[in-house]
Amino acid sequence: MSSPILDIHNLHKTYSNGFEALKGINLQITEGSFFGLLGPNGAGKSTLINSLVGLVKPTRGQIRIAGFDIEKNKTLALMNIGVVAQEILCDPFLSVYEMLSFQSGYYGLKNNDDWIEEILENLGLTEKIQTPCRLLSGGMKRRVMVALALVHKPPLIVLDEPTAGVDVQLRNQLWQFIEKLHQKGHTIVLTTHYLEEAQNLCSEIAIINHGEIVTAGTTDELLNAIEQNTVRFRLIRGNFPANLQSRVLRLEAQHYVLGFFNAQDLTYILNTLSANHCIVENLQTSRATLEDLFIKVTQQ
Ligand SMILES: Nc1ncnc2c1ncn2[C@@H]1O[C@H](COP(=O)(O)OP(=O)(O)OP(=O)(O)O)[C@@H](O)[C@H]1O
Repeated sequence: MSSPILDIHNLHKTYSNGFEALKGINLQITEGSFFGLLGPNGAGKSTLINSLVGLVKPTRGQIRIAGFDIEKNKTLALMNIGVVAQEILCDPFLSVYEMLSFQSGYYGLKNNDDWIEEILENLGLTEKIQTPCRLLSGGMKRRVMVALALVHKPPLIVLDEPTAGVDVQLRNQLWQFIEKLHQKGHTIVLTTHYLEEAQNLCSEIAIINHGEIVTAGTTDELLNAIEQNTVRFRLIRGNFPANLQSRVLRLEAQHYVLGFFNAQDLTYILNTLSANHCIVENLQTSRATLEDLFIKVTQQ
């Protein structure tokens, strides 16, 4: 198993007003993964992400990026991470190219134009290269924020709600580019309130609530562990087996709805029905979604 590219140990943050936003976060993210950090509003996601790049100073705990401690080896740690924050921060008078060029200089990178051009092309910004930031639309500014975070080709890319309030075209374009970077070996961490998007993209998930990680694991493991998969059918012949009674979640328009964990469990249910000479019709299954899990662990 590869070493964690992000290793967070016992991270706490108490803001100056006494509010405890992070209560001892432990999180390891494996190199090459596509990781979703989810949680309701105010859970502590941005506090955690902003701690990774020094925008928030943790009260205690350790963060290592690609093996570099952000306190002891800040420059090397920051060379390995690019964060797309929620806020749009750009100099109104600088052109898109100037912003990216200055940002390259900040990382000590010369002759970075080929990569800058590639980023701009993939984000649909090529035509805006000489446009000053103040003349860009909100969606365009957000693309620039993504470009700025990628200018030093960081192995770890963190996106804090990158698709909040953006149109479908940008959303698709952004995910295509991020998928391409992921295939090239970059590790992706994202927060999003679009749970369907997270379920489709992320192979691993952590859910944070009230400053604590309440569940974490691979997306498949987590979804398989909740008995929220359902099988629905109508019994047209035979008596419903007594040993399946405890599985019945509800009766719905003369249909039984039973919960099951995984394919093996579903096979058991179907075999039991068959062994009891039951004949069913309108058989439908539906899989648990990340939304079911989210509601279950956050009660939201
Ligand atoms: N500077 C601050 N001073 C005091 N409290 C703060 C400060 N910044 C954030 N908080 C509080 O910390 C908590 C966590 O905020 P944070 O922005 O990390 O949550 P989040 O999970 O990113 O939420 P969202 O999904 O709404 O972006 C919230 O209750 C917020 O009000």
